[in-house]
Amino acid sequence: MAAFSSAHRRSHATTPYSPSSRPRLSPSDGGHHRRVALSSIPSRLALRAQSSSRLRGSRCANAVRLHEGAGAATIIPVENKLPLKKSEGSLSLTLPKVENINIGENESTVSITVVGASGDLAKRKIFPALFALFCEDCLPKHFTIYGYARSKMTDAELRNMISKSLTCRTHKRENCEEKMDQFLKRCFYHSGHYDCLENFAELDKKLKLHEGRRISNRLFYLSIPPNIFVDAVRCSKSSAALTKALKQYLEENQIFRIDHYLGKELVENLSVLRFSNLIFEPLWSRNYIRNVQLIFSEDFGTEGRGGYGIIRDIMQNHLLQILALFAMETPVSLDAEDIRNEKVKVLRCMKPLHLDDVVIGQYTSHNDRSTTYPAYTDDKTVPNGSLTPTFAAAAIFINNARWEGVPFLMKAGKALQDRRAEIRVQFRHVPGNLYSQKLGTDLDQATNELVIRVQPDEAIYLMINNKVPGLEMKLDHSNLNLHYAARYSKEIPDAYERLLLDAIEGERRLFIRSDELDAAWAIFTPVLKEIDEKNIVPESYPYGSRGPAGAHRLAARHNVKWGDLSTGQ
Ligand SMILES: NC(=O)C1=CN([C@@H]2O[C@H](COP(=O)(O)OP(=O)(O)OC[C@H]3O[C@@H](n4cnc5c(N)ncnc54)[C@H](OP(=O)(O)O)[C@@H]3O)[C@@H](O)[C@H]2O)C=CC1
Ligand SMILES: O=C1O[C@H](COP(=O)(O)O)[C@@H](O)[C@H](O)[C@H]1O
Repeated sequence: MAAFSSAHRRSHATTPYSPSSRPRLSPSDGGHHRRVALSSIPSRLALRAQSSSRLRGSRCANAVRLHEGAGAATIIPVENKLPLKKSEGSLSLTLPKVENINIGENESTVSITVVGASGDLAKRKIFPALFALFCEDCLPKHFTIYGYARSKMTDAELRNMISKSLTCRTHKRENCEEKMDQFLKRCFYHSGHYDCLENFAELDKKLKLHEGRRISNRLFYLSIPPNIFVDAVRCSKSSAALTKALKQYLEENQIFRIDHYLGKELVENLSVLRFSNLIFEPLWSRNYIRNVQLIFSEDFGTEGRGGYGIIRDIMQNHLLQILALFAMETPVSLDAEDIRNEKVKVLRCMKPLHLDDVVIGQYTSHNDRSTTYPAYTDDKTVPNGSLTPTFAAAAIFINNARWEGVPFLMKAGKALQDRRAEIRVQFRHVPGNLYSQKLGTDLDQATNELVIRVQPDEAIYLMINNKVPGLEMKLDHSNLNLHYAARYSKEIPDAYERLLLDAIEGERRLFIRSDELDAAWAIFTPVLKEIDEKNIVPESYPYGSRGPAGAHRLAARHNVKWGDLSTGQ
């Protein structure tokens, strides 16, 4: 989860945060706007507050221009719902030595604080994404990055920790070491509790020292478990509770809810494919599409991250977001509000899921010659006899004129045969097909299928029927393939890079609005409740397999064959 705060000018003139001067972040607050962001599941929250004029800029080569930070600056404590404790220690600080403190008043700066910096997401994704933005000149000239967490760490230890996960873009290999050094010098660490006002006040002082007299903008990336944000976030109501809690302090337009799948290249490309190619949009309905499949699989287990289970972890957020983009009507424009209006509409047309629409599974251990792969319940973080699903398949229906009767099948699983995320669109059979005899009896074999492979090895391909060259009339199935690695030499940016940059620039198109989130939970809450209340036992499947047989039965009930299994592609 990430949080952004911006908009303070001349930080020495600002008011430190205190319960009595608690920031009510509203457009009228000190004459500036601030924004905050939340993730699609409560576990990913991005808070952003920024200056009255939106941060503008094109991508990238130092194009991010930050201007007009105005009014008082306040650090947004990430735990602003919980009572703030007085820290026990004294407030004495060793402030970092910062050069060039006397800077022109018109210069801007951005301070990014990664809250939960000692954690897995911060190490693996957030710091590397920030480094990639730095290498692409997407960060402003003046910026500072702070890691914040309870663990005790020096700046040097933080730098050492993150340096292990930084990588250079293949086309920017030269000067990589130098770039890493420059980047790491801008990274600092402050240890503190998530609910302690004084610890945040200490951080505020350090940030101000770096910001000097520049116009400053602040981003807090809340890369911590959701239960640190509000008291009750573990049940299905948690999302609403989280939104309610945050709205005590922040306006909706200050909230950026992150779902990193929306930052993936091919998910961004979905709308381009649909709305900029005449050949697709006319086919995009129940008239031509037989079913749509959204498939996520990972070839590794939960590895200490048992947590919420696959429905909340992958389906209710990542796959549903993709589905909303896939199925929405044409937005009025590409503006964030227009796109999000359409997403909300289509989500609200989806029928809430019940047990009948869903199959759940859990992986068991598997011996493969010399290797033993563990069961989900072998994980030390998992309670004995846990019924948490690590696999789920679901059939969703959209009750509107465009999609009535079309099954949208989702499946998601951990510890499966391979790692992939893809959208498969299976078209209807050709009526009165002249070539039906040549195509054989299994018309599914000859169905046109559009595959959008989100990862790995990004591609968009369309399966068509064609004649085998030669004198005889023999038909074949082939792919028209846009294979990204072959078409573009440029490396595809990580989703977090795009989203961080959007957050820095104040672009909300890829973030989730609260009504979208409500609509998304309304689809999954009934079935999540039923699974919990009825203690539904997940079907077992061996680690490394294709998942439980129930997924095939579910698909068969809707006359569907999973495309990833039937074609092997
Ligand atoms: N890891 C991933 O790939 C992904 C994670 N996410 C979400 O991002 C967030 C961060 O994920 P991740 O980095 O894996 O999380 P971690 O469990 O690694 O937690 C991050 C940090 O938060 C602090 N922390 C952990 N548990 C507690 C607790 N109970 N009370 C107080 N502090 C705690 C720890 O820092 P310290 O003890 O130093 O304070 C820890 O290093 C989560 O909400 C997760 O669901 C989303 C997408 C992918
Ligand atoms: O949000 C999550 O996503 C990751 C998968 O993300 P990817 O970008 O590597 O595909 C998943 O492993 C994790 O369980 C989930 O919380």
